[in-house]
Amino acid sequence: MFRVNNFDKLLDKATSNLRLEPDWPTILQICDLIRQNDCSPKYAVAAVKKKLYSQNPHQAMFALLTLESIVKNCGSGVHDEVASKAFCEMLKDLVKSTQHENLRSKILELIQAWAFAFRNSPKYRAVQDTVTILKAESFKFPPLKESDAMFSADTAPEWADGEVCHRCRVAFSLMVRRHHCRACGQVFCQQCSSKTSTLPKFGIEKEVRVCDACYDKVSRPPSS
Ligand SMILES: O=P(O)(O)O[C@@H]1[C@H](O)[C@H](OP(=O)(O)O)[C@@H](O)[C@H](O)[C@H]1O
Ligand SMILES: [Zn+2]
Ligand SMILES: [Zn+2]
Repeated sequence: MFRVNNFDKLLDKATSNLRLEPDWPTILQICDLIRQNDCSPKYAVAAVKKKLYSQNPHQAMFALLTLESIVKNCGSGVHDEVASKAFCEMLKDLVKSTQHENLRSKILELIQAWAFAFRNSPKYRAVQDTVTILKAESFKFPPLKESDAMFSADTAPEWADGEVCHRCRVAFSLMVRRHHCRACGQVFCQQCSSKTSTLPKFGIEKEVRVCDACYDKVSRPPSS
């Protein structure tokens, strides 16, 4: 649980109401924790959501900026959370209930950017539906900056399910434990995923478990 507390500490720091300016280094550290699977997207989004309700408008705004960054940098695990019906409903209610015009316009900006970014993903249509509803209720959206809807594509793949090792096909059991390769997301036995590597392309700076095939790929000298 230490790692999760580490996340909580960073989030408290990034949303401290003692600050007047955003703490971008801490916000980026929060993104790294999620990208490295040190904190689950579900836990992270739920924790940021709580800060959106702070009575202190600075704290709520810093939470929105943190939310914006993790959506941009942490990939589909976070998108699944923020594009859920419940989360969109929560944002719609906040747009209607907040007393602070800057919070309202920041939320409208985010929902609009996400709707554009997810425009080809039917499973995220709750975001577009929310834009449609708020427009029908005469909320004014800021001009869309397409750059706001550019999300980093280079995040580690989601972990696959599987009852057998993706490489040697051995069946998992109490004795044959299941593991995941952080580079390809596939499921492996210990023998086929006994090596570790950093994965800088995914923003993973620490050694994480990778399968033999991915190990060969990432440790091959760049010349070949
Ligand atoms: O050991 P378990 O209780 O079975 O849990 C497994 C470990 O958490 C593995 O982590 P690892 O890949 O870092 O080993 C993970 O990849 C598996 O999906 C989990 O089932
Ligand atoms: Zn295997
Ligand atoms: Zn792999």
